[in-house]
Amino acid sequence: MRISELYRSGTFDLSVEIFPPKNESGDAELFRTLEELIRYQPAFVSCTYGAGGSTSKRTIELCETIQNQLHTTATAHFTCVASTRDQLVDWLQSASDAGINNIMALRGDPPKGQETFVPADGGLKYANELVALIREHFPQMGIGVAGYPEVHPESPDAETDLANLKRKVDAGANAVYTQLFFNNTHFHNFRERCVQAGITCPIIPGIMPITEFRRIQRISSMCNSEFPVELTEKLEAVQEDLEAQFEIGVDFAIRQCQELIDDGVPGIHFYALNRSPACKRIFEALGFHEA
Ligand SMILES: NC(=O)C1=CN([C@@H]2O[C@H](COP(=O)(O)OP(=O)(O)OC[C@H]3O[C@@H](n4cnc5c(N)ncnc54)[C@H](O)[C@@H]3O)[C@@H](O)[C@H]2O)C=CC1
Ligand SMILES: Nc1nc(=O)c2c([nH]1)NC[C@@H]1CN(c3ccc(C(=O)N[C@@H](CCC(=O)O)C(=O)O)cc3)CN21
Repeated sequence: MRISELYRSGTFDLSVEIFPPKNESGDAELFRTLEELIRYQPAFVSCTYGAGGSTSKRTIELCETIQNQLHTTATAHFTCVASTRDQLVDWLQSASDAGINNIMALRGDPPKGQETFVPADGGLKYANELVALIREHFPQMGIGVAGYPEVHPESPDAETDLANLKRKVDAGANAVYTQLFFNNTHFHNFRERCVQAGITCPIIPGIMPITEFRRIQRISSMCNSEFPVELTEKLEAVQEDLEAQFEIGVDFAIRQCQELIDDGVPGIHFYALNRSPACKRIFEALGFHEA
């Protein structure tokens, strides 16, 4: 299945995002998670790409395993970080040779310790250039790109950011996956502004269940997403009780997702980050059941 074929009217497509583990115990946790979550028949599982291309090979290998052993469509994340145009084309070729038909095309975060993104010599500066490169060499590839309901942190303003999103879609992206958010009003306004700007492809909300108080800081600094005071306070009140935090986080995510579904979104992309219990609970509560 390609991203270009998903989100037709009358269908609802779940997708799940994972990352390449750093060690063997991480591998074990990931495969337990995948086994649990693919029972819900996600349209695809996407696998992230490490800074500096450190995990580009791992990303392809994991996508191959997901497709060949777990019989689930995989989407490989792919960034411009530290790669020349030729290296990007080589990498895309190996992904294509491995049977991968979907790419999440991103510029990428600046490597750890760097404040700003510096393109490689002979490399690409923005994700729209990567989308164009993919379309030029692999016209059949399904392509997803990132969108920012609360505006990308490096963008001077919302209009500029939206114009840049439009460049990515005009270059050939098939769907937009949003940065994670907790306040649906941001998504609602973003979707409206996209339509006004002439962005007509599906816009899929990206949701991350926050089930631990200690993760809030890290996630908000990475993503710049508004974190509801109400949720922070509830989690903080039970800081010593991991189980209670889990219940609060799951409950919040269920309500957030249900509201999005009621609002007619054609799918939801879950930042599962190699863990299944929260997603499993959320899927069941939303009425998605194991096959
Ligand atoms: N699921 C994931 O792995 C996700 C990763 N990210 C990360 O977020 C970061 C940004 O990546 P993308 O959104 O793909 O980057 P992007 O290239 O679309 O945008 C990056 C910044 O440059 C600006 N910009 C974009 N195109 C431009 C152009 N042609 N001219 C001038 N300015 C332009 C944008 O407004 C934005 O501020 C990356 O670090 C990406 O890895 C974000 C969301 C999801
Ligand atoms: N700017 C940005 N870069 C990204 O890579 C990114 C986003 N935004 N937004 C959407 C998702 C969310 N991503 C995330 C979010 C959190 C962790 C994280 O906390 N990682 C921990 C390990 C997590 C764990 O073991 O559960 C880490 O230490 O790397 C990683 C990727 C990747 N994506």
